[in-house]
Amino acid sequence: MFEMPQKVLFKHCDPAGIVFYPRYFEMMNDCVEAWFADRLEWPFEEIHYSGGVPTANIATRFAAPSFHGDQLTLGLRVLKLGTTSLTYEMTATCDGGLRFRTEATLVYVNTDGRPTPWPAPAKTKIEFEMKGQL
Ligand SMILES: CC(C)(COP(=O)(O)OP(=O)(O)OC[C@H]1O[C@@H](n2cnc3c(N)ncnc32)[C@H](O)[C@@H]1OP(=O)(O)O)[C@@H](O)C(=O)NCCC(=O)NCCSC(=O)c1cc(O)c2ccccc2c1O
Repeated sequence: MFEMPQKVLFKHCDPAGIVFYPRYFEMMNDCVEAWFADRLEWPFEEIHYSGGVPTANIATRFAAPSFHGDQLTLGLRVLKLGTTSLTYEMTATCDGGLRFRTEATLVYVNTDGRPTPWPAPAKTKIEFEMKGQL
């Protein structure tokens, strides 16, 4: 599993002092961006020369609120690699307690926005990652 620490900052919180859910979606995207850069060595700024990886589907369970100052750990695990798509699970935990679990599917698209097979180097690295070899 790929892990990313994320402290809950003032900018993430609503007037009730808990994380406002759109900020969670930004944290999720930050974790996906870090995973592409660190594990696949294919950062978004390079992906965008040839296309992009928009999210086709996402479902999230918010299990417990997070508060300003909480030290979250976001964990990403690939569940399924398709021809053009990738489905991952992501969790956020704090002191062992679950804050959210999400399952999302990204699709690799070309510059016209159409689904395109994953390039071979990325596919190989994702397959290694799924076997726990990266
Ligand atoms: C995403 C689409 C381009 C898919 O096109 P289409 O619907 O025509 O897909 P196909 O039927 O050809 O299937 C291709 C492939 O996708 C899988 N799939 C499609 N729909 C789903 C679904 N609902 N759930 C799960 N899987 C799905 C399908 O099984 C096929 O898989 P294979 O592996 O077998 O090939 C099109 O739908 C589209 O453009 N949707 C809108 C996307 C969007 O606007 N998303 C929200 C905002 S954008 C966004 O979130 C985002 C944008 C970026 O530029 C990013 C860049 C970098 C990182 C993240 C980004 C990001 O999150």
